[in-house]
Amino acid sequence: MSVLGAGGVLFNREGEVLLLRDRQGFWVFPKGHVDEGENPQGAALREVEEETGIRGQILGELSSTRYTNNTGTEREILWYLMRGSGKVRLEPGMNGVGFFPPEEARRILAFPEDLRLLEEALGALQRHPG
Ligand SMILES: Nc1ncnc2c1ncn2[C@@H]1O[C@H](COP(=O)(O)OP(=O)(O)OP(=O)(O)OP(=O)(O)OP(=O)(O)OP(=O)(O)OC[C@H]2O[C@@H](n3cnc4c(N)ncnc43)[C@H](O)[C@@H]2O)[C@@H](O)[C@H]1O
Ligand SMILES: [Mg+2]
Repeated sequence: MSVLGAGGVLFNREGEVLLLRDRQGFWVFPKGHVDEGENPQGAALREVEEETGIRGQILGELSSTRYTNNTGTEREILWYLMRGSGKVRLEPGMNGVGFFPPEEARRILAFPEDLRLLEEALGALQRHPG
């Protein structure tokens, strides 16, 4: 049994992607647990805003990722392609947040699943001009 989460790969108008540096110092996409009675899209938008201050808009669905986290819990995360803008806000406990050009995101993202997800999201973004 894996613990479900939802999150966003969010781009601004400049084509930069929103990343979060978590408690362990890993650069990841913002995400969190899906609460009981909450739909995954709503959870993804809520978590992105809580963790980064950015209010997103969902453009489409991406592939999910699966991994075992640092405490041994199996996770399945549902991801959404998002657009959004504004000033980022660092959530207490997190180590960084910001918009990054794709080239830099490729260098700093910590996990292979997330690198694959970035490439998928960049491809999908091309189908959403403007
Ligand atoms: N692709 C990958 N492959 C391999 N490993 C990966 C990976 N991605 C990540 N990892 C590894 O997996 C790790 C991430 O695991 P997690 O992906 O399962 O994500 P978590 O943060 O657990 O949850 P969330 O899905 O984001 O949900 P939500 O945002 O709703 O968070 P919530 O639980 O509601 O509340 P909270 O307050 O934020 O609590 C979240 C956790 O933090 C503690 N915690 C809370 N306050 C703390 C504090 N002051 N000081 C210290 N610790 C504190 C708490 O005890 C609790 O365990 C990475 O670091 C990598 O090592
Ligand atoms: Mg989280």
